[in-house]
Amino acid sequence: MKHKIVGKQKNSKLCFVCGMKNDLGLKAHFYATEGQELIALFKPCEEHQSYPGRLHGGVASAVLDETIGRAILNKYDTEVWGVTIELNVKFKKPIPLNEELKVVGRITKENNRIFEGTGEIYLQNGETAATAYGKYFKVPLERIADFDPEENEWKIIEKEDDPDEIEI
Ligand SMILES: CCCCC/C=C\C/C=C\C/C=C\C/C=C\CCCC(=O)SCCNC(=O)CCNC(=O)[C@H](O)C(C)(C)COP(=O)(O)OP(=O)(O)OC[C@H]1O[C@@H](n2cnc3c(N)ncnc32)[C@H](O)[C@@H]1OP(=O)(O)O
Repeated sequence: MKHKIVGKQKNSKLCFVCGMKNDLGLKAHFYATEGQELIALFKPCEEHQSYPGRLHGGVASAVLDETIGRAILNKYDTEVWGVTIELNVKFKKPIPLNEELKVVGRITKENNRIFEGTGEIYLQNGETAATAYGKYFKVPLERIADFDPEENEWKIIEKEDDPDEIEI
């Protein structure tokens, strides 16, 4: 299925998943789809392994967590932020290193203080390697941390190969 991309989300400086200056991190890029889903693209490397050649389950969980947690940002013009209060992950296939992976997340339920969502990691052959359910508590940004957007380099990073559509 082809997903039309309608926008790109911001990256940060040091977040493990989206920090562009975190040399040990995943440097994932996040694309909003026409269908109000969010797709993360990332390529894990040797430092992200558990058993040799296999992505660590905790790292897979981290990217699923952030993709679901960021999907809420697609829904509103003003930024709504959440902290994870529950994450359930099912690991269905070994996830290889050194190849681009696609992660899809979406919001499935929301009230004034909690939102919930689901997500999946897809292998290059289209197989679903992991699935997740996450629950998040809405917290104003100033209660999460003392964020300075400039210091945290919270901005859209445009790449030459940013896709117009993503096939999964
Ligand atoms: C502009 C600059 C931006 C720079 C950005 C830089 C980096 C960007 C990075 C990411 C990009 C954006 C988005 C990513 C989104 C997600 C990705 C990952 C997010 C995380 O990686 S985030 C770390 C892990 N996460 C935590 O660090 C949470 C720790 N936690 C707490 O901070 C507190 O727990 C809190 C605040 C949740 C509540 O605390 P509180 O003091 O406000 O309220 P209280 O304790 O009274 O709880 C109120 C009611 O929630 C119920 N409740 C509490 N915990 C529950 C649980 N686990 N399950 C079920 N119910 C729960 C209570 O039972 C009570 O329910 P009731 O009212 O019915 O009694």
